[in-house]
Amino acid sequence: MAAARGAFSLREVLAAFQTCVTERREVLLGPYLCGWRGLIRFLHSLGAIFSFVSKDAVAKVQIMENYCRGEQREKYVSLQSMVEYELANGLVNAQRRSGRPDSGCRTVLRLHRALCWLQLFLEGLRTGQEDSRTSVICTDSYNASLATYHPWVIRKAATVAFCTLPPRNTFLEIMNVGTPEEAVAMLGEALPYIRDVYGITQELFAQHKLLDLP
Ligand SMILES: CCCCCCCC/C=C\CCCCCCCC(=O)N[C@@H](COP(=O)(O)O)[C@H](O)/C=C/CCCCCCCCCCCCC
Repeated sequence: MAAARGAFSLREVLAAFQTCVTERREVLLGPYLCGWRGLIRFLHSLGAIFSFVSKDAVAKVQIMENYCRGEQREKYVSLQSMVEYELANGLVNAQRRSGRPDSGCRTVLRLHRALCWLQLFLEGLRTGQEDSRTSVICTDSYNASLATYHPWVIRKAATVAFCTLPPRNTFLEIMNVGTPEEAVAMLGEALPYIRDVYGITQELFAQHKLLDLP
């Protein structure tokens, strides 16, 4: 059953990442962006202190949704078709601020790096002790992934925002899955799918030398 409009559903996020990968190991952009929309919905529930994060995530998802609905939409069905199309047509701007719109490749790369943070964070939540602090799990996951790509001011703002996160068990409860134990079980189910999407994307971007796009 679909979640009420606006409400977060981990089950739907899980289903989105689960349906992302085709039998030919392609990553479909439709469900990929659906998964992100679901995660952003959860971020909104964490309060205004995270609005600088959600604004950036929404902007990036929006760029991709525009490509997926645009004139070249058939080229934006999967990550693989997008990479092939943008590279073949010189659309992957090596220099940012070249006056060209952000390419799909550089935009997905930002989301892909955030997916690395998400994996670490969810794994930390899943395996953490009952009394572990979400803020510590989140900070450690961030420092081991996304922080490398962010300037000092963003790192500082992120670290301050993380301090407002509720304790682990409360956090698991607000995920709206049931008891903390049920939430942990669902994280265990969701993580392999997220890892799979991450792994395929990483390999694709590495193969085409797209992992450092400015
Ligand atoms: C299953 C439920 C539990 C977990 C729910 C987590 C929900 C997370 C939702 C979204 C994650 C945030 C995605 C952030 C994308 C950031 C992309 C990025 O790196 N952008 C920077 C570079 O962009 P360009 O300038 O090159 O275009 C940009 O500078 C960043 C700006 C905003 C700050 C990003 C801070 C990221 C912190 C990530 C942790 C979110 C905290 C969630 C707390 C649970």
